[in-house]
Amino acid sequence: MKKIVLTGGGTAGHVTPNIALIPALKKEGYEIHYIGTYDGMERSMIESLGINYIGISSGKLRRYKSVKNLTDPLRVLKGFGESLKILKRLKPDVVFSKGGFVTVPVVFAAKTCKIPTIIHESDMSPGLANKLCIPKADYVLANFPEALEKLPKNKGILSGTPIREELFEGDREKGLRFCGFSGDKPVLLVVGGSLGASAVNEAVRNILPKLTERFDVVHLCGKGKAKEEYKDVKGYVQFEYVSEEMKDIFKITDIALSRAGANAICELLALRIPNVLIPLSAKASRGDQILNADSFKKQGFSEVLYEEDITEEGLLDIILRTYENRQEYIDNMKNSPQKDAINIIMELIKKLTKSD
Ligand SMILES: CC(=O)N[C@H]1[C@@H](OP(=O)(O)OP(=O)(O)OC[C@H]2O[C@@H](n3ccc(=O)[nH]c3=O)[C@H](O)[C@@H]2O)O[C@H](CO)[C@@H](O)[C@@H]1O
Repeated sequence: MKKIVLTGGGTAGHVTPNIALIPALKKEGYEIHYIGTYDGMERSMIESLGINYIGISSGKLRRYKSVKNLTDPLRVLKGFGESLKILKRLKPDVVFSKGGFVTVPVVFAAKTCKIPTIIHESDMSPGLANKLCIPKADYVLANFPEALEKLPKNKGILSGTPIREELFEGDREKGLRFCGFSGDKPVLLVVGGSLGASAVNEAVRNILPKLTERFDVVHLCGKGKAKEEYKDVKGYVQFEYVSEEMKDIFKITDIALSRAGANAICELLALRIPNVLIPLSAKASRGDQILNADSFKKQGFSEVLYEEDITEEGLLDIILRTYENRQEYIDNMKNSPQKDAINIIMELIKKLTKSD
């Protein structure tokens, strides 16, 4: 039987593209296994789909100083040993890696076992985990043309990003019911990335009375970031993280205020939702969200507000302006050429599959 191992984790952005591939893999008759960390957020996301999940030990790859930098290499080594054992037992035809630090031992073990490996990079430049994995991979898929330029010529393929099909099948009534909204006001979705974003959360909560005059506001605020004092604010609802309800929330969204994670913005584009992006600052990252956001603004899909420039009036103004001009953004998004990522990736997976 055809077999594939998927891997990726740490944040939802390293898991949802894998999830997007699962229906197509099932349709083609693949037996699917997933390797993630023992206790990362990928575990429940994958187990809830009934996919065989195997946890391994993993260490974070940090660019900054921490005492854990001394113990984490040992965990990565342990993860490598565990991955070797798992791959030797499962003997998959292909390993597909979506990035995140857990994937490093898996991809290295796949190379040792001579199992063909594909990795996918969502951002403009490869993350640290993917950087380490590129020499071991057979193919590297890119979401952005800009990333392709930085990849070895014989390995890089422009695929775009796989988006979960279910996101296109949201139900308005269910979305309104879930949020407790009447449907009379336009809906503003605030989403701070899969882990939440304190800067975005605070800025929005500071102008809530003004926002709720115009919009019903649904706020995906990140784990541990819901605040009791906002529980009863009329026209405002907060969720720390939503899973299957995401599609219904997108369905009722008239405008989004979002971090500029690669998957989030590709979903907004595919669903043609006008948006204002607040990219994660270069101080807290390698700056890819800024590049993502600038590129989307240049193409007329988004407005951008940099974290350092947030003021109460400025934030309200850019949200209102973008909402007033929403049709312009929707038209630009409709005219954007989009890659059929799921099919491109499936063709490559099938090419690398030997057994049947
Ligand atoms: C802090 C950080 O390192 N961020 C990175 C991370 O972002 P992050 O993990 O936030 O990823 P994205 O914004 O790309 O994707 C978030 C995903 O989670 C889903 N979602 C979100 C909230 C929720 O309640 N429910 C839900 O299902 C979204 O629909 C989307 O599919 O990976 C991205 C892709 O490599 C990068 O571009 C980001 O820079």
